[in-house]
Amino acid sequence: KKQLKYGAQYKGKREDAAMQKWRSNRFGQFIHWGLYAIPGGEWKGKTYPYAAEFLKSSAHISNATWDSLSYKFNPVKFDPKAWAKMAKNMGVKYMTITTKHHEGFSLWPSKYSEFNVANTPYKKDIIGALVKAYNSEGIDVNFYYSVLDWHHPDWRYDIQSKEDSIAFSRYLNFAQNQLRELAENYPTVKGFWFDGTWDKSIKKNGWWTLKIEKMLKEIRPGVVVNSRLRADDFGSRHFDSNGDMMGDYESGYERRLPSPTDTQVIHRDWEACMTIPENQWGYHKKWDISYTKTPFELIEMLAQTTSLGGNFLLNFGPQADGMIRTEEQQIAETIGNWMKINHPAIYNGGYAKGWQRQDWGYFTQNEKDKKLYAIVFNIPISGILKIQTPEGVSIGKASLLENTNSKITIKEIAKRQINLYLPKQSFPAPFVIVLDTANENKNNYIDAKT
Ligand SMILES: C[C@@H]1N[C@@H](c2nc3ccccc3[nH]2)[C@H](O)[C@@H]1O
Repeated sequence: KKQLKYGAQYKGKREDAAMQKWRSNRFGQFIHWGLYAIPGGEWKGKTYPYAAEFLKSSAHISNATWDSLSYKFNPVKFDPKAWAKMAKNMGVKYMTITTKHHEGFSLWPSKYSEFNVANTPYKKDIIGALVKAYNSEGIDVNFYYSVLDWHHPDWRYDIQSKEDSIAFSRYLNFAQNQLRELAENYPTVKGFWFDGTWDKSIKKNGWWTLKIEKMLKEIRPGVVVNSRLRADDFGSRHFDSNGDMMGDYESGYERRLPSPTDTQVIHRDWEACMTIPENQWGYHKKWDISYTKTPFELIEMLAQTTSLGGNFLLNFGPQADGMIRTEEQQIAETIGNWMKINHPAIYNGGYAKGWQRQDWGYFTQNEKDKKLYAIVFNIPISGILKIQTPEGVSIGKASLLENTNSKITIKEIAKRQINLYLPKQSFPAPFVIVLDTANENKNNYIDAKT
């Protein structure tokens, strides 16, 4: 074990109320909104297939030209209440908003940078309006903050000279000031989601990342900080040089999930963030320039994430005029209709210890009602769901969540092996079965000798 000054500050999961709330939320809405929404992946008549929030680099646009987009930022149709209503109906319990993405443009009237929403035709504080609207819908708000900053003259990718270190320490102070401002001015903020911390300049300044984590937790006790902020004494990120996770949850699952059998992740809090297109976080004018995931695919990701004790953060990229594109509205509505019936399998849901993952879907254990839920995506031709029960546990009753009078037949076929006979009906969408379990140590079975 190395002696670390800037490594993990604690081991195991935080069990305070704020973290338990963060964990129980399970389903969140990511929002990527900034100047990149104006060109929307197109520049001088050319469409770029890469992530729309990266257009500045894919189209080799100068800082001056890109920054002048701020004079065009005027989302006249922006209605934060409508966004919050849509999110509420979709069933998210939290939202994470880009306060400043790599482009360096701040969506709040920051005292520390002119390059912000106050100096645009729109003028108003977008972060403040979103926090108010989402909180009034009972949705927690977290702030995404990119440490990487293409606009700020003192940003450095690496520290290779005295000038670099002098400039970069100015940058680190600037970022610290902005983060303090966000934590102080928006007191209901529940978490900080750091991005853009992979460059050598940050890896060589792990001390700063711990300082930021401590500062935010001092200003806002209970606030939740992602592992992606953190680098230790030796530049190790997310996990310190002793292998201990830094920050409050592991945030390495970006556009990918752990495999359904990767039970390593259940030992810590973690979150997967996901785009609906293959790789577009900001608004791209051509929605179908890449594959866009269907609601059922997204619901399965939410179920798989919950079954492994993680949170699922689904991304939306609002248009420059402030409207959410219709394709995203429709997906939000479909997911919301599913959540209205099936949310008991998700909210407060987590890993169902000892319940073998099956091909037909996912188990989640609700830590509030202690019930076991089976979320079914693949119905076997036999119509029989095979279940392997943990030692000493049997299934008393099974019923469809959407119709608890629908008693489902179950039959024990061998030691710890159950057949669950699905009712003869169509299942047009993924569905949930509630399983009442009971402890039982009857054992009528003899193992084979081989
Ligand atoms: C959460 C996601 N992380 C950002 C990002 N920055 C990258 C730099 C290099 C390669 C991939 C990246 N994704 C994306 O723009 C989005 O904000």
